[in-house]
Amino acid sequence: MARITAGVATSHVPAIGAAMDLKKTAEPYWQPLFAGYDWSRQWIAQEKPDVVILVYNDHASAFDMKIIPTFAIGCGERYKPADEGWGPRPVPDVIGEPDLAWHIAQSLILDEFDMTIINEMDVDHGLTVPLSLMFGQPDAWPCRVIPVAVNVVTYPPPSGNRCWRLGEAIARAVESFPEDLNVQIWGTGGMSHQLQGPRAGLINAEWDNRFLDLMSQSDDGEALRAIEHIEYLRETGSEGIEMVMWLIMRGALGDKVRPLHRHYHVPASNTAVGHLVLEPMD
Ligand SMILES: O=C(O)c1ccc(O)c(O)c1
Repeated sequence: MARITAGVATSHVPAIGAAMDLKKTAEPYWQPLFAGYDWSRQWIAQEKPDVVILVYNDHASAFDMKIIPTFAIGCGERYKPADEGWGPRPVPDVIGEPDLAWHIAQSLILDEFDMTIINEMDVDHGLTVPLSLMFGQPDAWPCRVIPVAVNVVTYPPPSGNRCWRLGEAIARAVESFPEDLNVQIWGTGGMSHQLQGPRAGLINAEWDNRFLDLMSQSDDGEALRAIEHIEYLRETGSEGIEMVMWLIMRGALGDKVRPLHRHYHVPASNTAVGHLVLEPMD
């Protein structure tokens, strides 16, 4: 039986990928940010997940104003790094897991989550930067990846409660897959940041840390699920809404979690970086 063994949350700032690709990680600006991932890299080298369900948002690379899926799942064999304007990142292709992905798609749709099924797409920094943070710079990514793309770019994004419930449904889908697979689920994006307008550069460390506290708590997530879009926008900036994607990961872990690692660092480009590693306890 496949099982979800851990959840990871991490920001996915594009400049982090550039810092790694351009070998700047030891520079004083970047060193403290990357130091917070040392523990996680050692941990994941021991955990060796077979598959990561990677919840992220596309930034007008695979989708644009012509097509805006609220929730999409990648069922393809392979995904190439997207060209976001400076050429594709020099990272390995991402290898998919079609059998499990199609099983999850079927289970979710029958469970009344209307997923868009993607067989071909390129993946941008939203997906590749978390892989780089967790695995460094290998010749090939050491696990297969099922991309789950969420619209948090164009209003209206899904509610936090809907995201939590999608996470629960993903957990049910994984548990009903007969193959013995070690599956992790990652929620990416955030934390507080705003990239444009008069409030560009906004960071709210107090709010972010309360969110990290709530994410690490064992309960039914009521406080997290009740956070409305307007609160994310007001307190964490226009791009802080990406944090609803963390709730998909947290919902998939069940009520009881053991926090294994936590990191918070400001700034990375315009963004407050948050990172959690959680283990389900049920
Ligand atoms: O801080 C930044 O520069 C930045 C830019 C683009 C993003 O998608 C993001 O999450 C952060």
